[in-house]
Amino acid sequence: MGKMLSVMSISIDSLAFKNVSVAVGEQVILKELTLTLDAGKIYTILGPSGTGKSTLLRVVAGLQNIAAGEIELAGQPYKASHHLIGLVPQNYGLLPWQTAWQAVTMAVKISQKKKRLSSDDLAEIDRLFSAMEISELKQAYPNQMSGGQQQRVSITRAFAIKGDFLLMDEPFSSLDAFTREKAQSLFRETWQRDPKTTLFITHDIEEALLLGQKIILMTGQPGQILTVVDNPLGCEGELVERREHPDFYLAVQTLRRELASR
Ligand SMILES: Nc1ncnc2c1ncn2[C@@H]1O[C@H](COP(=O)(O)OP(=O)(O)OP(=O)(O)O)[C@@H](O)[C@H]1O
Repeated sequence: MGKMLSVMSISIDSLAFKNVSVAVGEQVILKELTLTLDAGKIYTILGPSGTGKSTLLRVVAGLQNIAAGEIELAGQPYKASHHLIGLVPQNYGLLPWQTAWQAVTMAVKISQKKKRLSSDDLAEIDRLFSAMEISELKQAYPNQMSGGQQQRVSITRAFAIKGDFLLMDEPFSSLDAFTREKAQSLFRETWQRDPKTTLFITHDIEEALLLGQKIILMTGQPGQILTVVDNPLGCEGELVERREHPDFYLAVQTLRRELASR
């Protein structure tokens, strides 16, 4: 089905993986992956541990070379270094010597090639800190923060740089249920303001259905795309409405069965 979708997809800005394989030393991690990511859509990725989900994100981020195949953006060879990319890695990717505020403002300065940020830039960063409820942590260093707090700083940074791609590796995994729901809403609002092609890895089937317009199921070692599912809930509506959608639990069960059968 992954292949079929890629043929049907006609978006000119789509990012197309054609028979892409990734290896580390002798070990093949992703095998002949064919997948088309349409511009501006949110793709959630589900799959068992070790199927290469993080590796796929690292490839798009330009942190991992491919061993075979091609990646094209709008029909041209894709070069990650030509793009601004918002990345929330599993380990949060914060530097021990930067405060939360420095981490985010520095990333925005680099991404905008500016020495000084405008008052509008600073106000927008401030808004994100406030929305993620980390305003009181502006001067805190990573070793002074909990895992969930570091994760929120990492998410804030990824949102703040307004990159061409947003790559999120289990971004809400360390958050308590309440904070997680807020972060999910903020993610959706941020995307609605400025829809970016997003790859979002989660182990939570409900989260995949709440947030993704399409859901990529990965399987196997080496990893392959099992299928790309159009979200049966569509992509409209507030998160609360989506959770209460009559088909929500049916869709969760269907995906759970699909993953369990592998
Ligand atoms: N740099 C590396 N060196 C050696 N092996 C690696 C490297 N990066 C990834 N792997 C291996 O590749 C496989 C896929 O790893 P990856 O982290 O992409 O999987 P994942 O689906 O994201 O897993 P998880 O859900 O546990 O985060 C694993 O078997 C891992 O051990």
